[in-house]
Amino acid sequence: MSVPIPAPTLSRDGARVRILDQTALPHHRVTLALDSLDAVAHAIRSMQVRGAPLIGATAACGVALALQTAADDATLEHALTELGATRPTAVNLHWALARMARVLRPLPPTERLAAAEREADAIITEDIATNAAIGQHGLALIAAIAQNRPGPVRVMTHCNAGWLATLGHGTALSPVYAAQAAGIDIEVWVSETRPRNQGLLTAWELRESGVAHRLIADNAAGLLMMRGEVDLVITGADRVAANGDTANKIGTYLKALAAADNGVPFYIAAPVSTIDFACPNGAAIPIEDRDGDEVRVLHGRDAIGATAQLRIAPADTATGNPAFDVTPAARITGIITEHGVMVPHALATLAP
Ligand SMILES: CSC[C@@H](O)[C@@H](O)C(=O)COP(=O)(O)O
Repeated sequence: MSVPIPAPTLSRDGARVRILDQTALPHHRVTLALDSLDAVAHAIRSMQVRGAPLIGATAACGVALALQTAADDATLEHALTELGATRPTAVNLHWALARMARVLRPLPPTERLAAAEREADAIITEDIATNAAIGQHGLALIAAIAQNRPGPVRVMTHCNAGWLATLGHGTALSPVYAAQAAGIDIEVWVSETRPRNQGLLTAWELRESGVAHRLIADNAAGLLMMRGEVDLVITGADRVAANGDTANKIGTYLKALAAADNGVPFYIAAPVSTIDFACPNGAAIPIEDRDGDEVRVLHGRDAIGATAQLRIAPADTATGNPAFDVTPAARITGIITEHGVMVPHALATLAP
């Protein structure tokens, strides 16, 4: 028995793609119906949908949507280019678009729409299965810890790599849900993940699923590891280079450093679609820079529940806002893929 997923993150419904608007969470549960290529590109860019696998699947649906009006070469190429320019780091976006291009380019226009819908559906279905396999491989790691010590297994995670970021149970959180379903006592340290606070999404989805968790400020992670209050760290990934260097949400690297310094195992959970075999190492991974207002302005809700913004730094404060960092392979204990837990330098064996 698996933990139920409380709401679909993405569904294809005829001429529309329905998404759960993640910019409204954790305060409001809003579903948006996207009916054009531009709406899909905006949803990815503005992070209404986010998380590497979900971005990829949404882009695939966006291609299918674009072909509803016309399926000539120019329309197809325009859709691939527009969607490909939305976010640079998560390789699943480019993986999904390359997969769509490979299937659609050789076809006559009359056959493209049906083929695009089939391929988008296949990407969605495969992600659900991939998440489940990652969950089972990660479960074995958690179960081994549970056998050797009393009390809950304490997992630390960063950003959101749960069901909100995928089509299934997530990547980093899939082992947590599998452990919950297996009756293992588990507790998750959820780091806030400034500046976009995806940790709030993680806290929300864990609460929806009844998983014990504690929200912490990002800066608390090192102390908790030093005190022996973390059994393992599991995060997701946006792009894993061929040598195992891994880009994930900004702040992941600091957690890996603290984990290494304190002997805490540090795992990345990611499907093979997140491995960029053409990218030799972390230095070659493009890192997204985002708007400075993400650092200067907090988003939340006011006393009567309305969405509210709070400016915490003047609008002319200079900022730096890299959205991802790179954890060197040497700091990663293992990469939990759908094919098993790999040491980073063995990834090449998974290359297509
Ligand atoms: C399964 S999602 C893995 C990663 O995509 C996740 O950890 C992450 O960094 C998401 O970044 P985001 O900027 O919110 O799209």
